[in-house]
Amino acid sequence: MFDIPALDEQAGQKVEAHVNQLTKPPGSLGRLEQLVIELAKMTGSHVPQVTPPGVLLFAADHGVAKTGVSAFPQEVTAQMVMNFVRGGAAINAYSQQIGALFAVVDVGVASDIPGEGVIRQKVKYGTNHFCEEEAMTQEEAKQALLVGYQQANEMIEQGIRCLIVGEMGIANTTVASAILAALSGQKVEQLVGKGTGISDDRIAHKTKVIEQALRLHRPDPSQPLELLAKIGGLEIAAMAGAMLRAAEKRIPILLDGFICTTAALLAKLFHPYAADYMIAGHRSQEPGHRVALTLLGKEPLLDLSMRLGEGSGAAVAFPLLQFAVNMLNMTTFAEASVSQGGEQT
Ligand SMILES: O=C(O)c1ccc[n+]([C@@H]2O[C@H](COP(=O)([O-])O)[C@@H](O)[C@H]2O)c1
Ligand SMILES: Cc1cc2nc[nH]c2cc1C
Repeated sequence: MFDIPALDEQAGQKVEAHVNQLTKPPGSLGRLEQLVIELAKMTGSHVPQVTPPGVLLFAADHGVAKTGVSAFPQEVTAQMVMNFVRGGAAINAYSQQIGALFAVVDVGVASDIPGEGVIRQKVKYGTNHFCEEEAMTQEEAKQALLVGYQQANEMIEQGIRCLIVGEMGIANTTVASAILAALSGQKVEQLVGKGTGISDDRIAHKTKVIEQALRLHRPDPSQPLELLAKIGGLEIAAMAGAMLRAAEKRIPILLDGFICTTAALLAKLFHPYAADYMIAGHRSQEPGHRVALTLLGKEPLLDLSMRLGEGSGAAVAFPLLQFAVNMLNMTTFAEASVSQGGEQT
């Protein structure tokens, strides 16, 4: 279904050799050296570019919100979408700072969003409550995946060179925890956290709700579409679709927090090469994020104790990608007539 090219190892080798000629002790720019080599392999270019970045934010609601698993009521999803449209959220401030193209997509908010500025691609007015029935049909899961795929394609056509995929959805840490429990086989209690800020008692309730859904549906961890239909997440499906399109087009994907990384694991199930195009921006405070990153095989660039979502952690990490590629503006030892050291490390 998806057509993702293998990494360009040759471009990586060429950039690695060049980086070793730059006027610095070999390896002294640390992880930034690995990053520019990874970006060369992803883009297939000896001079990888990451600007302008694009921030694509998917919003949706979750039937399970009615059981009180979040610190906030469901209507906050729609209210925050309005805030994104007006430019008042953290991701707006940070998108502007990093010069990103920005778009908000309603893929499944439970109410209609008035006015201009939101991309209307609603598949369903929120998912069903997954303790009672399947969150959505497989057809709906596929539609949401395609919304993400198409929106990423549009942004790529507008010229973005790096994709940040954000989300907004009250109760989506419950949904992401359920998906991650199914994918990792780990105990729910080891994955759940406070999300938007619930008490320990409420975390115990959230754990029980997730365990109940998993007992009811017994999702097969090798079937991503079925898994999405059973335990859901319209925005999570759209995020996975967006990542798959970016990987097809060799556009590096900078991952955000817990929900985003869970979507990344699903994208990898749809196509194993998808993860080759991903860089983990930060480690969120949500306990499951550590597990999700390990499962994906990624070490995050930052750990700032953030737990906001929206793509904010990825936006904060983005300048590090610029630092990595700007290394290639340096001169070589030969060009600068600087003597090279003799030690081998
Ligand atoms: O990205 C994260 O790691 C993250 C961690 C905790 C909360 N969030 C955001 O908070 C919302 C979900 O939290 P909750 O408590 O409603 O499940 C959703 O809109 C996410 O964007 C995001
Ligand atoms: C205010 C608010 C902003 C958010 N941004 C992402 N998730 C969020 C959840 C809440 C509650």
